Amino acid sequence: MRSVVLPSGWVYQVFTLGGAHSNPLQVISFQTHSTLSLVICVDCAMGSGPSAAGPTDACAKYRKEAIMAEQKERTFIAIKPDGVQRGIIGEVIKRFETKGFKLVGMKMLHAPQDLLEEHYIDLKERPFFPTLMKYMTSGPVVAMVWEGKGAVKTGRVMLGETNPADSKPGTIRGDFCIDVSKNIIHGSDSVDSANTEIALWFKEGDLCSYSSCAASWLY
Ligand SMILES: Nc1ncnc2c1ncn2[C@@H]1O[C@H](COP(=O)(O)OP(=O)(O)OP(=O)(O)O)[C@@H](O)[C@H]1O
Ligand SMILES: Nc1ncnc2c1ncn2[C@@H]1O[C@H](COP(=O)(O)OP(=O)(O)O)[C@@H](O)[C@H]1O
Repeated sequence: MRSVVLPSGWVYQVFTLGGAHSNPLQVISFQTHSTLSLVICVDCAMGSGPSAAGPTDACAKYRKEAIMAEQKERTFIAIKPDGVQRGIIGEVIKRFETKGFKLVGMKMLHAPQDLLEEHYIDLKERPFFPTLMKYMTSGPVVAMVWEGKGAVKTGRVMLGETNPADSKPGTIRGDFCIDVSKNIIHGSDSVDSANTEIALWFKEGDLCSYSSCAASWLY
């Protein structure tokens, strides 16, 4: 049996996949924080059984499913009231679309106070919280869900820093706003918060699953 030493902060888990797989497949997943980094089939990793002839069919199938799941990562993006009033909706959509992300949900709404309080629950004790609530209820917002590989992390890079003054030109906040209290757009900061925010703002039936003909040109 081969052994590996994991760098600090990494964990591994061994589990068996059944269900859709014709053969139950034991895999080891290596992770750092919540990021799935590598999944390998036990047969292939341990050099036993079918691995002598290369990856098992089940392993190859699992890898394909893992790659497809990676391409389905979703992030929650909201154009705030100032972004709507300043006519930046189209520019934001254009940037996410031309990057290659897929729009799977969108709606315009006057966000209710209780929804915003839940959304910004982590900031409840911050001194600017009342200003933030006043700002976010000052007009309609456009709530969107974008899908694609690395959508959360890349989405944050595309947005820039919380404070537009720290945001580089080329980012949305770097190009279109000046002040932290009017920073035009929100984007989820982790996969976990994206999932929470999407569930808060959208019902499952509001989101569209579809294949994009561009997928094979992107991945
Ligand atoms: N000092 C401040 N004064 C006024 N508004 C602020 C201030 N700091 C933050 N905000 C507002 O609160 C929001 C949430 O702040 P946070 O620190 O969570 O930034 P963020 O994660 O970049 O923002 P968001 O969650 O809206 O994407 C900011 O986007 C901004 O609109
Ligand atoms: N110091 C601040 N003063 C005013 N508003 C702030 C400040 N910090 C954050 N905010 C507002 O709160 C929002 C949420 O903050 P946060 O979640 O920390 O950042 P981000 O929006 O980049 O995810 C920010 O986008 C911004 O609108």
